Amino acid sequence: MIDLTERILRQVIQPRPVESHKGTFGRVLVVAGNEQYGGAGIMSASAALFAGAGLVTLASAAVNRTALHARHPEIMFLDWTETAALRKSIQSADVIVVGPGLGLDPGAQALLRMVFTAVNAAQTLIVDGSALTLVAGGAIPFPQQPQLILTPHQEEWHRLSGLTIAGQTVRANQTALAQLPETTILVLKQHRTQIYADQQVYRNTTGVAAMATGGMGDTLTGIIAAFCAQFGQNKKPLPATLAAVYLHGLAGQELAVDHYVTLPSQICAQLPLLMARFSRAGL
Ligand SMILES: NC(=O)C1=CN([C@@H]2O[C@H](COP(=O)(O)OP(=O)(O)OC[C@H]3O[C@@H](n4cnc5c(N)ncnc54)[C@H](O)[C@@H]3O)[C@@H](O)[C@H]2O)[C@@H](O)CC1
Ligand SMILES: Nc1ncnc2c1ncn2[C@@H]1O[C@H](COP(=O)(O)OP(=O)(O)O)[C@@H](O)[C@H]1O
Ligand SMILES: [Mg+2]
Repeated sequence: MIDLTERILRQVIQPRPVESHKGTFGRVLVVAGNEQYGGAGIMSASAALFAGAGLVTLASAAVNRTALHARHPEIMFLDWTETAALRKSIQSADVIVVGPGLGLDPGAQALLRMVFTAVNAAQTLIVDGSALTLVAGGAIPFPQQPQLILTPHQEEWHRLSGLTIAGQTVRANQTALAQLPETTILVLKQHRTQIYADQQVYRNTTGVAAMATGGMGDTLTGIIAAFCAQFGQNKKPLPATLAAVYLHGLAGQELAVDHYVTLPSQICAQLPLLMARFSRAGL
């Protein structure tokens, strides 16, 4: 087990090239947030925006449009029932997040099937929340995607792998992961989140109980997405994922010095400050 340190942030977060534009920093599409869980989609997309993705689109239930734009007009919105437009948006994305607040109803199942069918091999696909629970149900398999990142918490991993939380040992997790597409990255969220990839296991060393608030994992998906979009070039999503997990926890623990609880939106606001700090660290 390799403990993550600040070094991963210095390695991954680069000063922005002067000759650049929004296209340089990647397109993220978040497919998330039904009528009940609209906040999940908004939190995931906001996190992608604050973590530096060049262009962010949220595909969500139509009812979430005004809430998103009242909060972040920078984020584009797509009604996810507009299938042709959604398919086009999937095709033009570099990174796709699917699952936060998707729900489990037949509409969510159809949407997930559609996303899994429409993604192409060059894209990074991050699967979280309800999408993981739907896959665990058995009817919708993961696509054979070279860059597939799963972000279950322990109960979602229980559903997916069949391993009880007490049974989620490193060896058992590796055996279960071997049943999934070969290059899958598993971000197994908990107090000290573990990341499984390339036969290796990493342990996050940041994050505190002040972060135990609904939406905190939805927020992590957006940070991972933005980091893969900006810093995951050459089809290498692992360092970007490790840095995103570390930064998410670091933002929470720094806020927790004088906040009893840290809200996902407060974490988002910290991200540009922390990224500036670590992009300069190597200069
Ligand atoms: N504001 C929103 O719109 C929110 C929407 N959410 C969405 O709601 C859907 C259901 O997700 P939930 O996770 O709430 O429900 P789940 O039923 O999938 O899992 C929650 C259960 O897992 C248990 N658990 C065990 N170990 C855990 C661990 N290490 N971390 C977290 N939980 C652990 C919890 O006690 C809880 O009973 C997802 O699609 C999710 O993205 C949640 O993110 C909450 C906030
Ligand atoms: N006690 C804790 N210590 C460290 N990190 C925590 C703690 N509680 C929650 N987190 C982090 O918050 C996130 C919670 O994810 P998740 O349960 O999927 O939230 P949600 O689905 O509500 O958005 C994970 O990244 C987890 O590591
Ligand atoms: Mg979650």
